[in-house]
Amino acid sequence: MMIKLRNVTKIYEHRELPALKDVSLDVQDGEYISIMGQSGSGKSTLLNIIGTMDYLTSGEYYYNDIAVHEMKGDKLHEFRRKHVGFVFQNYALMKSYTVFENVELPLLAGRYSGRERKKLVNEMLEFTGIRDLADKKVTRISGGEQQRCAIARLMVAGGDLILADEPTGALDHEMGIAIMELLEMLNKRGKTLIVITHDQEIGSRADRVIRLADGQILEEAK
Ligand SMILES: Nc1ncnc2c1ncn2[C@@H]1O[C@H](COP(=O)(O)OP(=O)(O)OP(=O)(O)O)[C@@H](O)[C@H]1O
Repeated sequence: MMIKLRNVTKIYEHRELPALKDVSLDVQDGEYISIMGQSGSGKSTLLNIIGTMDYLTSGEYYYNDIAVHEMKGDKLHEFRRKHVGFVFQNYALMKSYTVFENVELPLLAGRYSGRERKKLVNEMLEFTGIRDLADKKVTRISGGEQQRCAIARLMVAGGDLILADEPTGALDHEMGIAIMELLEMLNKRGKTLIVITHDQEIGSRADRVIRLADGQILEEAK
């Protein structure tokens, strides 16, 4: 089992009601899951805890049997760097950088030569279909292209888990489907994919749909 959450509760400071209440969830290696539910139901909180962007208040979180809920500081940072790739609605790219420079970023910390970096980045730009935009500033390309750039960047970083929070939220329907197809290709290649969406059609593309209501898993479909 890749992800194992047991009785996870999250209570934000100065909040009375928990954002997540006693949530238990198993995710297998290579699964494709969508998380749906009304605004405020706890979707982002759940994703952020899985991605270790946030701490749980109580409960347990195991990742390949490693107790993530016991990790802190550098270890947590290392865990996130090694395993997790995030995709956000607003792309979260470096605005003053080119497409190439954005995708190259995760490699700068490693021991790659300039030539190796160039090869890897170009491969990913090819895969995501934006090779010809390599030298453009990301502010000069469309939303769909920016999301492709963000996906190329997470591929370069090389984690085994992709967490996407409304990745199509700022895109028109057609562009959104194209982005989902790209993420699904990565899932087919073995990466575990968890996607938050408000869009029923997009949500139902996943192998499993998890519905949240008031911080609890209401039902699982498929
Ligand atoms: N940093 C925070 N501090 C305090 N309360 C928070 C924080 N983040 C989220 N919350 C609260 O926790 C609850 C769950 O929020 P969360 O963002 O996880 O919901 P969501 O389902 O992702 O909503 P949306 O669809 O609007 O993004 C909400 O009541 C929200 O106001």
